[in-house]
Amino acid sequence: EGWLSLSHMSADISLFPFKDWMKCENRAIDEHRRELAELGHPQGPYLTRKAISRMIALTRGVVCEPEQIIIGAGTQLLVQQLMEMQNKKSIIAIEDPGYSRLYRLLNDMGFTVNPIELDNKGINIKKVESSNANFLFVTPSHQFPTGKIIPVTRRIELLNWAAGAENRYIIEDDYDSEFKYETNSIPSLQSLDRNQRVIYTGTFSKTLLPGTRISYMVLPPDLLRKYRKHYPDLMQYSNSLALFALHYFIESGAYSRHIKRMNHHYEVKRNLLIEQLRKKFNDQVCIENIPAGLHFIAQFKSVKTYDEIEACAKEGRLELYTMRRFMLKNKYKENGRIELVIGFANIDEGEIMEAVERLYWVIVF
Ligand SMILES: Cc1ncc(COP(=O)(O)O)c(/C=N/[C@@H](CCC(=O)O)COc2ccccc2)c1O
Repeated sequence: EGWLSLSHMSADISLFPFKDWMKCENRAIDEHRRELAELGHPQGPYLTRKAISRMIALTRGVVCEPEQIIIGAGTQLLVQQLMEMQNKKSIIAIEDPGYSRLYRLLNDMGFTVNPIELDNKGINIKKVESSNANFLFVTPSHQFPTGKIIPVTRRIELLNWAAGAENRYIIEDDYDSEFKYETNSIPSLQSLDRNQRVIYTGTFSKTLLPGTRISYMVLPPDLLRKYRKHYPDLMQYSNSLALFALHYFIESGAYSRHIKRMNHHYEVKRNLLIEQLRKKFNDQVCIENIPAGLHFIAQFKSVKTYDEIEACAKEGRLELYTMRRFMLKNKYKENGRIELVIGFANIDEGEIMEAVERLYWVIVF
């Protein structure tokens, strides 16, 4: 029979309001024909940046003007533009386990990148200090991939670190912040920053259609001046029709209605999957129940190596990622336990039982 997927790398678009979206695209064509004929503002249409700045002020406490927002076709591309204009001798600290694509991008750009381990409150601030980094990349609202939510105490420590010397910045990647199932999300790091040292990035990859590739970055004023000087001719990398449509989609309330609907939809699948895993694996599985995001980490007792697990998953036609994908420097420990990143966006409720059966076969046999 066919493949089943516990991948974290997808969004469930079965409930996407395509009719609403089409209406917004039609409005964009009717009301912005002239702008569609031009190249447009390098940071993206002002109207869309205004809608985003009002939205993240409401939902994440982010304080910014539309002028500070740069829209781009993906977080990586925005980070690349940001780091391109920095001193090549800059030292970067990044969470480990963490976002391996970003780790590779920053290494390929020639920076010294120091993977920093996590403690129970998120990135280990002592290790950040001793790494001599001046750029710190964190995912505070839902650490990627462990899901840890950095408490306010540790957020203050991070901000004090950033304020502790010249040319220190924190890049707050607020990925996945829209999906919170019990707690409502802690305000952003950027909302607590009084020294203009936090660069905030967000993306619509998981809340709209992943293919639209619309992400954004909020620069503090001094970095915005530097950006505009460094990139006098840069043209935006997103498509204006989608960006004008997005403006209407947000302003009409369709976006926030969609997020609410998806939160409920995902919470049902998440609870069912956790319940089935616990029923099937009993004390063979340990799930740290952090009620957020579109995946969770599950730790399994298993004599198998990560290689064997990954090979068995393929054989069992189960798309599955292990924690190994995100371990940047630390050798993954094989002390009789393996950790899996269990995504639930790509599986239907009716397939969950079968997926858990296949997973049991992968882990145990
Ligand atoms: C930490 C973090 N920050 C930002 C992003 C988003 O980047 P952007 O789409 O360029 O804005 C990702 C995407 N991470 C991706 C892969 C993670 C991995 O490699 O294992 C998963 O991305 C998607 C998931 C669902 C639907 C669509 C995309 C990120 O893991």
